[in-house]
Amino acid sequence: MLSEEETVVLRQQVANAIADQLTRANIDWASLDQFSEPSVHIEAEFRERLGASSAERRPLSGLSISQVIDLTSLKLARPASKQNAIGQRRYQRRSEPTSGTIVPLSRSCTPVASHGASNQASHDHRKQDAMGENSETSDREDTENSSRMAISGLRPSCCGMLVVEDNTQRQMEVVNENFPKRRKAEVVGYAIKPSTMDKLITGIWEQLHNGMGVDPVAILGELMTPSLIGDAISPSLYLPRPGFSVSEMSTTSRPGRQFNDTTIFCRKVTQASRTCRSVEVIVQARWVEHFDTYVEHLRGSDPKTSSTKHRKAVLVEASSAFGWSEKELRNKIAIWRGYKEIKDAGGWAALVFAGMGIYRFCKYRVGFDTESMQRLRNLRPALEVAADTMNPSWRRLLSIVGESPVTKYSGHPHDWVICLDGASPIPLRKTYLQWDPHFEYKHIEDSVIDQSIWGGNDPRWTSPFSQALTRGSRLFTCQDCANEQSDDPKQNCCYCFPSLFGYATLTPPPVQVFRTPDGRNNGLIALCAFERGAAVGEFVGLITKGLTRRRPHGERTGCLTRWLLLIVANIHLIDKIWQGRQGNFTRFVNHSCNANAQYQRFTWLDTQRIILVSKGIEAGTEITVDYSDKYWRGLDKTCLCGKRNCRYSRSR
Ligand SMILES: C[S@@+](CC[C@H](N)C(=O)[O-])C[C@H]1O[C@@H](n2cnc3c(N)ncnc32)[C@H](O)[C@@H]1O
Repeated sequence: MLSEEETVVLRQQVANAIADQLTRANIDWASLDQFSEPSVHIEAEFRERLGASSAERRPLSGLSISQVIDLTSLKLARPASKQNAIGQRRYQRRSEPTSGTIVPLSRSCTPVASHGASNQASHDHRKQDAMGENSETSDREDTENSSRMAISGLRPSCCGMLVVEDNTQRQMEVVNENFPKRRKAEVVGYAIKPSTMDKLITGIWEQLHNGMGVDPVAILGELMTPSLIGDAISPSLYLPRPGFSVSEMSTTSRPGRQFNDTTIFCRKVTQASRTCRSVEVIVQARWVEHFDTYVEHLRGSDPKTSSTKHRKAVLVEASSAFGWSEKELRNKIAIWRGYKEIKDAGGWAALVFAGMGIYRFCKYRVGFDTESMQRLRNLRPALEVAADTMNPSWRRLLSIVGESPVTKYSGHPHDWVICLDGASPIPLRKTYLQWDPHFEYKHIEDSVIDQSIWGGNDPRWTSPFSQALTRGSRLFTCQDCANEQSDDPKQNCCYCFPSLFGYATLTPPPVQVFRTPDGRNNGLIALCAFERGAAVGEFVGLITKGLTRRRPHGERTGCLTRWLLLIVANIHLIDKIWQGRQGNFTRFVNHSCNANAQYQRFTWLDTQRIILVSKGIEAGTEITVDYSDKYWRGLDKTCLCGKRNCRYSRSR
């Protein structure tokens, strides 16, 4: 006889198995979209055979199952489509013991060859897929993929976690347990979603970080290059004619050159068009201000006439000047008034960098509530810091509407600590002076080798014969995806962390240093979302060994604590990457007992790196890692992460 608990467990297991089978069944899930909350009600009972006849069965009491299965959630949890499975194939599991390291998932995932397979094989797979061929192999692989995906899309890779051996210093360790097991909901079909303040804000941050400036002077100058325009519009000039001679063949590289030139030209035009769009919205916002002022003026000079009449008179005058009907102009003013309100709350930077999304936002006026506008108001200084430090010439546009073009925030974007309540940004240095009057911080993009220790050698270098295998082509092979790596984008096939490696241009990651309101001094905030597996940045600093000489500085910085300015990894010869005086934004990442990022190692070309990888970071949230027990053990400090599952809070 089963105990009550055993009965409950058994019932649940069988119900889960049924639900699991449903996810694997070949069901046309899209057809369920017409129902609001489709579900299946399953009634089942356990029976035992009575005699020799298989038909004679008696129900077992207490072992009946009555279960309602929600098909909406089941639909989202079902195995990935074939297309997705192929896209994921490059991250196949290796046979080595797993560590739980996040396998990179780029923001723009490009399918490449599977681990250990050639590009050709991958290409063939994709081709087969596109043709809808359903071979046994691909079915099996899909099944394998789906079981991997069922554990959340975070799959183990071959990389070991950073193991910290040095017991004399306080260190961070990468702990990879407790990954959230959520998966992003798939969009089935095309859903029109209303514009929201979130989308608008994300759009502004993206535009600010995409590397396309808005300098009106530079753009107009470049667009006037006459030869480009002439060539760009007549590509057929360079098409090889039938029976073309060898000498003509030598000119066939001209289309290549032509293509490159046209690409540059096209980029400039796109950039110019965006700049013009920015000019358009700021001028329209300003026009609304002048419109209101004029109406007010008329009211002042003729108070007997009602405001409505004055307004109408101005409208008639303007619609004739624009050449539009009064109704048309009224509709436009409604949208332009939205631009003005965004400018009033978020400042001119919000308007200049809002991009195309702003039109929809203002047309449908979703998100103009007081709370959303307050959010925008709080963001204003942060937007201006980003605009001034990353696109210093943006303020030139403001001259068009009679505003001062003088930059307010200079230096590196992370020289400023922004406040979430909209207060003025604080110079970074100022936020550490109370612990260290000599505090200086140099922002660097790549680690610096401590020459006094390593001489001319880079201790991160790994022997090509040990791990990063060289091939005949002399390109290095990625240990994660097995594709060839190169700094030359044309040759590179490894897209593991495309925002960091293998691309020609790097754009600054959308993060800012912010003032924590709860005593942790500064922290790092994500301005846009980083999907699970995407790199936020590389952990860079001074690559050194032993920190005895530097301890006094660290100790005096109090909240920076002695050893958190460094991460220690026993990767080959690297001893320490010290971020006390130079480094990048990763230095501001705080600890959380429920972290949304982690550090892991990655070898690019022949050099080992430590990367801050997202475990699923939402826009507008603090980026945190779990410093681990090694850091907290014996530390006279309480954790202020504020999570429900906090392990190191004194109040526990
Ligand atoms: C790498 S720094 C992070 C940035 C730091 N908050 C700052 O302002 O420079 C690590 C230090 O931040 C503080 N810190 C980080 N996470 C914390 C937490 N959860 N609770 C309390 N203090 C924390 C500690 O003082 C720690 O030594």
